[in-house]
Amino acid sequence: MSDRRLRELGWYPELEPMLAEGRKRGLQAARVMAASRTFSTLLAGDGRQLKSRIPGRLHHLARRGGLLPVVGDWVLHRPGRPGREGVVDAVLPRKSAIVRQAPGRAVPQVICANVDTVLIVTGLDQDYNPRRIERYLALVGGSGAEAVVVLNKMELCRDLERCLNEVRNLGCPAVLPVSALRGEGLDALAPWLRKGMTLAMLGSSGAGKSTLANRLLGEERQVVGRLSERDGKGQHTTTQREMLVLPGGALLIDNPGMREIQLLQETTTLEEAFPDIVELGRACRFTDCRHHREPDCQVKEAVASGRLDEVRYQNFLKLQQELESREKIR
Ligand SMILES: Nc1nc2c(ncn2[C@@H]2O[C@H](COP(=O)(O)OP(=O)(O)OP(=O)(O)O)[C@@H](O)[C@H]2O)c(=O)[nH]1
Ligand SMILES: [Zn+2]
Repeated sequence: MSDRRLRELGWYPELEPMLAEGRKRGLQAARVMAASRTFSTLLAGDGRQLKSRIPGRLHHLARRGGLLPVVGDWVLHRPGRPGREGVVDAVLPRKSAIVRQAPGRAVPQVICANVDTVLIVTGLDQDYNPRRIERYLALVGGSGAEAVVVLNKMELCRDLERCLNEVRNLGCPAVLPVSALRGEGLDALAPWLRKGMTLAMLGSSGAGKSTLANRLLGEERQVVGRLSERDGKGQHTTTQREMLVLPGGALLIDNPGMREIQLLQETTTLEEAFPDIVELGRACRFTDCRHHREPDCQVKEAVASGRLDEVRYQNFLKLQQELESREKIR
């Protein structure tokens, strides 16, 4: 029988038989708060944080399809003697996994596990982009987690009804308008913030994820992305906690891997972001004109004559450059 405290950390009954077997061998269950290749920071049922080593055996098994711990995983571990680190014995089956399918890599990389809900955070300012929301929904759709679209900065939106309908029509029933800044609309998140439920956030830079996280944490001016915890003695602990326990008992995962997913989900084509410039470019002398230093470029011509905004043109060049450097990484 698992105790209530494990359930409050997101434990689910399907794991019960494995824990029963493990206990016979002196193993305990704990949840992964932060993970590297060699160590995991674990949260135990009694609320203690423990450091646990990943043994070579797990790396060996991983090469044949076994699991290595990621944030949000449940593991069985053998606790160390007082003051000593323990050892992770097994990673328990996942009920959901957020994966990053890196271009050019055959095997998708798991970013975090056992997430119940992914909050897709979008600002209702220039960040608002239904096509990007659609891509996020597709990503979450295959993960086993539920998607909730949070339309942030609602006070900036002139036609909220239209945006709500537009997003609902993408096939997502849960669409919540909020203002993280003003603290409005956040009560509607309550069903997904119950004790023991695990959340993660996706959304482009500036959408308001940190502002929302701080609201949910109920603490002011805390930079969630790089939160460094202090232990009881007022010392900085060495590992970064990537899973935070919210005041109501829900767990919020915030880790660098999610940022990488975001980048991959951002605008991926120039056509999508700058259709006007692509259109102008059809009249350039060279069909492969990059609208930068080429002669007889209609895009530069349009900037010179004031038909195309200079700032917009500069942004185009920036994105073009970024996409090209991304190509090189692949
Ligand atoms: N008007 C308005 N501004 C908001 C709201 N929520 C956040 N902002 C502002 O939007 C800006 C970006 O907010 P962040 O919370 O840092 O956004 P983020 O998604 O965490 O961005 P990254 O850390 O770059 O990923 C800040 O200036 C916030 O004050 C809102 O509800 N309304
Ligand atoms: Zn051109």
